[in-house]
Amino acid sequence: ILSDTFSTFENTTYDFVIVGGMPSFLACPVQNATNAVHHSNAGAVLANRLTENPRWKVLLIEAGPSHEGILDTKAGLNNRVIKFPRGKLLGGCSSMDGMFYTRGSSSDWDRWANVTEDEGWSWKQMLPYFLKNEYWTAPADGHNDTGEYTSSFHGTTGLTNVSSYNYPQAIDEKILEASKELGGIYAYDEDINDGEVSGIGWSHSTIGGGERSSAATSYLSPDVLKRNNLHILVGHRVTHVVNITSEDGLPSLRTVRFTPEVSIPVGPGPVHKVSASKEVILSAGVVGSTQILLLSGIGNATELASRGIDSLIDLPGVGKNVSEQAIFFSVYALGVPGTVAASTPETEQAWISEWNETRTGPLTSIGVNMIFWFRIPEESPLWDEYTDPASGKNTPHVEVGFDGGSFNPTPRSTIANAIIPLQPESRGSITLASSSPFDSPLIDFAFFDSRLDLLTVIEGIRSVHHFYTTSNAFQVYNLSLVPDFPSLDDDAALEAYVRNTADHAAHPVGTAAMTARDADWGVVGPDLRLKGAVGLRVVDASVMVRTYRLATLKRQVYAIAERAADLIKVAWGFRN
Ligand SMILES: Cc1cc2nc3c(=O)[nH]c(=O)nc-3n(C[C@H](O)[C@H](O)[C@H](O)COP(=O)(O)OP(=O)(O)OC[C@H]3O[C@@H](n4cnc5c(N)ncnc54)[C@H](O)[C@@H]3O)c2cc1C
Repeated sequence: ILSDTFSTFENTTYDFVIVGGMPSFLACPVQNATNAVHHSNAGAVLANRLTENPRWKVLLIEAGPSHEGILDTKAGLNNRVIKFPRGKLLGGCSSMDGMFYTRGSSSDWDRWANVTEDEGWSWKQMLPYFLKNEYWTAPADGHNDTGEYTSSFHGTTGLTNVSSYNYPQAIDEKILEASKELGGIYAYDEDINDGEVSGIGWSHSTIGGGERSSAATSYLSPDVLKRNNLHILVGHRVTHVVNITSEDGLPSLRTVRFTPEVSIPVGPGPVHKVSASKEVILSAGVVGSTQILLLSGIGNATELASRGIDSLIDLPGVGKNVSEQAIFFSVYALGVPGTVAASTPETEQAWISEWNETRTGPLTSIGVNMIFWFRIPEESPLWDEYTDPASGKNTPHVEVGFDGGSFNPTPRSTIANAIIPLQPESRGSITLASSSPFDSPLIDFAFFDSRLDLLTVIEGIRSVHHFYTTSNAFQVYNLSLVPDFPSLDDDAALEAYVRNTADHAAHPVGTAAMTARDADWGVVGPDLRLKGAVGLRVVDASVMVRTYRLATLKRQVYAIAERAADLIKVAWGFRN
């Protein structure tokens, strides 16, 4: 049952209350920015998996569809204020997720297993959860995808559709030719998701049959929504977890307080409470879960006191340790006009018609067909000054997405390269502006606090430049960096340019870091239970500990939530 009115559910007793889920039911062209679907992975996965037990009743509370964007200041970006979007749902769809599918390297997961002292988080034990989540599908353009993925690393029975590229770009063939010519760090990688991440390979995306495959379409499909034991309350924001009793001397956090989202812009509305007999699970994301914990008095006691909030559990790690990747674009102009097709309003209309009729065409593409991952060489002087932040030799420092611009909304004759430092060392924070749940929190990702992050971007700029300028394949385009781009020999100008133009990559993690049960830092234990309490788990991207983070995030969150569902089922005596 799905409702936006709490009275529908008021008299039900729930085993589990999940916070954060945002189901959305509209199919959207994947390239239409105003019509894209964003979804909370973790909440939807848990809602699905826990209601597989028909005896458990589950309530999912979702704040969508009206989240406000948040403005924050970034000193490392020359004091620019940049917008950090969250799951804002307008008319059922919001412009959010890029649909890139990446899992990260095996050593990232193994390092996480070490830190948490739980082998269950190792690559070997998490790979089955990736496969459980995945349903590999044929690409929308019907091309033969043999050699673009290694089948043994992909699932064929899971819930979320995944495919290789769905529509070709003019530069694809050139990239493959240049990769063959240059080899080395540019060598072809058959599968970017086999745990050994290096070289240039085809991007994988969460698309099937030309449509976005979301948590809504996969984990909250119409069949799942028919389950009598799953109730979904949309349009309500959880503000606090509440301690009503204690157990074994610890606060028992099995009750949440919430209010209709519509009341938020105009002030407090009616306040409701609901309890879970077994557990409350926070899946409200890095910003949402952090805000709820802090408002509830769970965080640094001194800082909370300064906001007038009584401490419930003094857990200084909440909201700290946040790690976000910067994204920077190096852009090249083509010296040969028209070599890469540009879009016009007319061509765009034709693309929309094609997608509406057959779910094929440019709108089935995520815009980046090939990705390049590389490690800064061992002999780089950078390593004289900095410790390598990567978890192992199969873990890259930089990701580059090649965007040929052949079907972007604005006419272009450029190639843009999205450069992301994958292992940022800088650590920021999410703190409360006030004790009011209606105030947006303060977000500081502390970009480029560690200079290594900035220098890593510059390594990316230079490696891309080498690729284009030394390969024969790209000579036909007569490429040059766009006019305002500084000389690659001028380090100071390059640094300033990166600081002035970089943005966030929308992949923050770490505000409720998972550490070993007895560690004296961190927020949740390896079973995702909040330290110092009973009855509450956090299951979303916030539990990922900084450098144990990988590339794009969604798939990791799906896999984490799949394992969390199993841990919860076992803890409460249910096996499929
Ligand atoms: C613009 C953008 C592009 C991205 N592109 C990619 C990509 O291409 N590939 C990829 O893998 N990842 C991508 N990501 C990242 C990925 O989408 C997220 O990291 C991932 O969805 C995190 O999942 P989550 O469950 O932790 O939280 P979220 O997805 O943030 O979900 C949190 C949910 O909780 C709800 N919520 C929040 N607060 C409350 C509250 N107080 N009460 C009730 N409900 C609440 C929100 O409405 C939301 O539905 C992108 C993210 C963004 C923003």
